[in-house]
Amino acid sequence: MFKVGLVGYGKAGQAVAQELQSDPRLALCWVVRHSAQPGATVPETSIPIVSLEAQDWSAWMDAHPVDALVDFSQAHSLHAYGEALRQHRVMLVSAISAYSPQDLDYARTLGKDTQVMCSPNITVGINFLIMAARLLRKIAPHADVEILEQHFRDKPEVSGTARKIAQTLQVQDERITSLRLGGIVGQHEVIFGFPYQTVRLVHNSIERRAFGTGAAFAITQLAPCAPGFYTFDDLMMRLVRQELLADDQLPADPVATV
Ligand SMILES: NC(=O)C1=CN([C@@H]2O[C@H](COP(=O)(O)OP(=O)(O)OC[C@H]3O[C@@H](n4cnc5c(N)ncnc54)[C@H](OP(=O)(O)O)[C@@H]3O)[C@@H](O)[C@H]2O)C=CC1
Ligand SMILES: O=C(O)C1=N[C@H](C(=O)O)C[C@H](O)C1
Repeated sequence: MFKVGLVGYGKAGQAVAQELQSDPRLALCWVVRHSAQPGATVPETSIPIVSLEAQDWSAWMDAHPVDALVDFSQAHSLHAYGEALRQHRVMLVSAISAYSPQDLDYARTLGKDTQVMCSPNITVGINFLIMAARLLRKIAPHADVEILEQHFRDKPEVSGTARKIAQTLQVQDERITSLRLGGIVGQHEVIFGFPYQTVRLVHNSIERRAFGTGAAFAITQLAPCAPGFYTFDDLMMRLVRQELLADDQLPADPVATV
């Protein structure tokens, strides 16, 4: 069983905490947020919710050891806990969707000492969509491509997932359209336009608990990896390769073996 610490207890963090608690492979041990009341716990549990200054992280991890840290807070938190994570060789699963290039460079240095995974979208579904879109782009490089992302009214920035899709498909960020409406959790659509047909790949995060199942997937996939910096695609590709290898071992003509 993996012991997990969670950073961030906002819209996403609260749903992720529920999912981590209900996964039998994981034990959620504590939560860190920006402002915590003394003695606060996750509802109906004794899991503490605390607030830590950068200098407190190492002592906290000594006293409350975990195998993995899951981050759903803000980009700057990485710099508060980074060195403690490195010293304690704790795996990092970070879902922060708006890291700067400098933040990502720092996350890569942490990968020298432990397993680090950063992904602007932590759901298995969207990462499957990105793999499929990449394949179609390769097969049909001249198709028009548009990316549509829809999120809740208050999401401030353009979706990191949409920017990653644009980068992966080598299209300009101008091809991204963002809609901000009510309480939409997160929907991404990649549209390929051909002369006589249209292909639409759509992923919809219906509940924020999807981010929790994605975080649990990432922890279990990251655990057997060597120290290094990984993306969610890297973890997915490991699985896809295993699946393809398994297919290769099937008889070429199953009928002949019956
Ligand atoms: N990769 C993915 O699939 C997803 C990524 N995200 C990303 O996760 C992040 C959080 O999203 P969301 O939950 O909507 O945001 P919220 O604003 O609702 O929550 C942010 C949380 O971070 C906490 N926080 C802020 N600063 C610190 C700090 N220095 N140390 C510890 N905790 C801190 C806040 O604490 P307090 O409550 O005390 O203010 C709050 O609990 C965003 O970057 C978002 O884009 C979200 C969903 C999916
Ligand atoms: O802020 C969010 O909530 C989300 N952010 C993501 C992003 O910016 O790509 C991913 C997800 O859809 C939710």
